[in-house]
Amino acid sequence: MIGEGGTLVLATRNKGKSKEFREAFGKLGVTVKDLHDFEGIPDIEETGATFADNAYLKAKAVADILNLPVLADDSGLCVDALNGAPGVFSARYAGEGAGDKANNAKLVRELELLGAIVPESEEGEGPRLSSPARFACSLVLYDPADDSRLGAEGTVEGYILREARGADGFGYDPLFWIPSRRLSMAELSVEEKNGISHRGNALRKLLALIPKAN
Ligand SMILES: O=c1[nH]c(=O)c2ncn([C@@H]3O[C@H](COP(=O)(O)OP(=O)(O)OP(=O)(O)O)[C@@H](O)[C@H]3O)c2[nH]1
Ligand SMILES: [Mg+2]
Repeated sequence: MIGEGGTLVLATRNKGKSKEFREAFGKLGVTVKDLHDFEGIPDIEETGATFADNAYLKAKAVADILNLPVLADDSGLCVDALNGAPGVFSARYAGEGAGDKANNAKLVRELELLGAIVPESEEGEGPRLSSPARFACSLVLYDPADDSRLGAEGTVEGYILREARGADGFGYDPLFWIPSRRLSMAELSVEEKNGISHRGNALRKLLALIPKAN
């Protein structure tokens, strides 16, 4: 299902996601294109109630326009103290078109208002944490040639930091603490992030489902 010439189209305009997929697919000799490589593709409205619904919406809409197999990623952050928010609204938590900075500021503010605090005794000495959380990712690879789709999901568990750490990654990465690494997601290289992330976990599952060429 991966396009001819070892090229795969990713239905995203998020450069952070593309960078991570390029690192992962580069190792497999697959070149990744995203929506910045094509003209005239409209924004796809993400009206689904779940990550899986939205990933399918994006993959199918773009695949039908390009007449090529397309991979889409819908992902987000689910915070326990916020009953799973921002979830599918992660990209627009602080409002439509809000950037990472505004979204992160809102997350810290909301948790502060709630007084959400993980006691130090629970987490040991380290940075100040506010709530358990997880990143979730749904991937859908849709092929318009036979209307077929493959899907996979991945998560990674962690805690929301009360202060940002690290400069790599994107989105909420500087606020996401990984207890097993004792680092924030933004303190990992792209390769290290792919090794443990929701996206990396979903991609490994998806690749296992793709029939080999021979
Ligand atoms: O710190 C983060 N590290 C990650 O690894 C990550 N993955 C997702 N997210 C957040 O969830 C939204 C996805 O929303 P989303 O799937 O609709 O993507 P998007 O709108 O950014 O791009 P597109 O793929 O739809 O074009 C993103 O914008 C981010 O806020 C992440 N944050
Ligand atoms: Mg989106």
